[in-house]
Amino acid sequence: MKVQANYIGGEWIESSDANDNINPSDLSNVVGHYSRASASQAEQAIAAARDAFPAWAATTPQQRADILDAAGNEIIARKAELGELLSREEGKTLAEGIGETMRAGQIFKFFAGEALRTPGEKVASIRPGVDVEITREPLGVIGIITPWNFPIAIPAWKLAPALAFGNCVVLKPADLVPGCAWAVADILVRAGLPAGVLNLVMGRGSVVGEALLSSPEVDGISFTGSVATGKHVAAKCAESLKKVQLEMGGKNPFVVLDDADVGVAADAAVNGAFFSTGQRCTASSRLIVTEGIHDSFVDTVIGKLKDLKVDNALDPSTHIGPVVDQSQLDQDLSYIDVGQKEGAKLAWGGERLNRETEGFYLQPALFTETSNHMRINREEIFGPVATVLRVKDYDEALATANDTSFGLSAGIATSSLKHASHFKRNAEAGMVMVNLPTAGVDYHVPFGGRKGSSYGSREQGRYAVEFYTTVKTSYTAP
Ligand SMILES: NC(=O)C1=CN([C@@H]2O[C@H](COP(=O)(O)OP(=O)(O)OC[C@H]3O[C@@H](n4cnc5c(N)ncnc54)[C@H](OP(=O)(O)O)[C@@H]3O)[C@@H](O)[C@H]2O)C=CC1
Ligand SMILES: O=C(O)CCC(=O)C(=O)O
Repeated sequence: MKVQANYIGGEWIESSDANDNINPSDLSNVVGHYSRASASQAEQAIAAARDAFPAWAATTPQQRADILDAAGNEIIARKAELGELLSREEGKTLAEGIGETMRAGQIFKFFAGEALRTPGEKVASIRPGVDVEITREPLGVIGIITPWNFPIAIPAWKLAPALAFGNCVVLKPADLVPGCAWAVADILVRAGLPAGVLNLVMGRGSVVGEALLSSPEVDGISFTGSVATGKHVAAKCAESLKKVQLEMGGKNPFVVLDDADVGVAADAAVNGAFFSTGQRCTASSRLIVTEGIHDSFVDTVIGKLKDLKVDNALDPSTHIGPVVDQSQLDQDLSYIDVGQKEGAKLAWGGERLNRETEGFYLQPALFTETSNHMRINREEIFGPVATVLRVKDYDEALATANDTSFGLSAGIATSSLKHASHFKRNAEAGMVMVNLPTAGVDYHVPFGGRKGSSYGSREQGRYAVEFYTTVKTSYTAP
């Protein structure tokens, strides 16, 4: 099988090392082989981006918009094929893979429009006869480090604004899922990006990621991944005064009040907690339920879990694909063990499953009778595992929801406008959902959180301009 190369300074360049991209639904199925860049190749990529920057920064918004729009069109046109690639390398279902691919295409098209709308301001001076203008300029060379759980959408929502606003990029996708990033790079290159503007360096975080963090030629790092790596990224960026943006974990609460429609609440909880195999930073991992509805909510959720088919991600009847790899599966199973040892009741699931193809299959697990100090309610598990917390009333639900070191997404199921409005104002989270799952967001509005979930300015939508540009204030006495 061909080894897919890295893209550095306008050339596809192989490395001496390559990974085996294995399908988590079928361990005998190799999705492809992808070069692993060395640290010196990462440095070449950074140098190429630096060299390309002045010319790319001087292109017109129309030139950049045309390339991004063409890339978005191709991604959308190939959504079935790329969605299948995504499902094969990451394990989310085919429908989820195609949906995520569509989202990536729409993101490129959205930022094609944003290139044309790069904002600026003219402000009255305090001095007579002086004009004051506030303009935005590209930041420079951006290092993009992405995780495995959204292999096409996350690279898209970092690449598209970076390129739209005139930056050059070095992209390092997660070593587990290089295939979608490779495909996006190939599409962008064929859409007309000049040499050096986009560089793809697949490989390990400890090698390629570190090279990006250490280089004085990188002006900014946009990172999504774990809290531990995110803190390391921020510390390294502080040393060299790089601009940094981090999106990290979540322990997202979904509050269910007595006045909720139990069917709506259970659907949102099952979707939010277990779809995409629970491997979303926005997953509803803590279901906080008031006493009056607790038992019927738990019964309804378990009824729905019984109907979910956990199987090969490519089987169209599958609802939940496999866990991404052995190490994530071990982490999920170890938390299921921890929860039981902490005294929580494993009300449903948690079993390792065997299917026709050998893969990392895990039955979604629901814990009840949990308390918020348990590790299963404090630490991000990142798998198909959710807990139920029984609370007395709305006030206790809100306090429990906010009692976490994370603050990404928070949801509430209620028919009360009063409680929904209060929750929207008082949930300590960057995103709040009413009668909707905590996961699954729109592509054209800001994405991000508070506390330990995010650091730096928001991603996505019009707010992405903040990270990918630097502000200049000009004074003119005509
Ligand atoms: N919030 C989110 O969206 C996500 C959260 N997670 C959480 O993180 C846990 C571990 O997953 P994992 O994939 O290991 O997450 P990491 O945070 O380790 O990985 C995220 C990205 O950072 C890279 N990276 C790792 N180490 C460094 C480094 N020293 N310098 C620069 N880049 C680095 C990784 O490279 P490499 O390819 O080598 O891994 C990957 O591209 C999960 O169980 C989950 O809890 C994971 C993914 C997404
Ligand atoms: O919930 C979503 O739509 C996005 C989630 C996400 O970005 C993540 O899990 O990293």
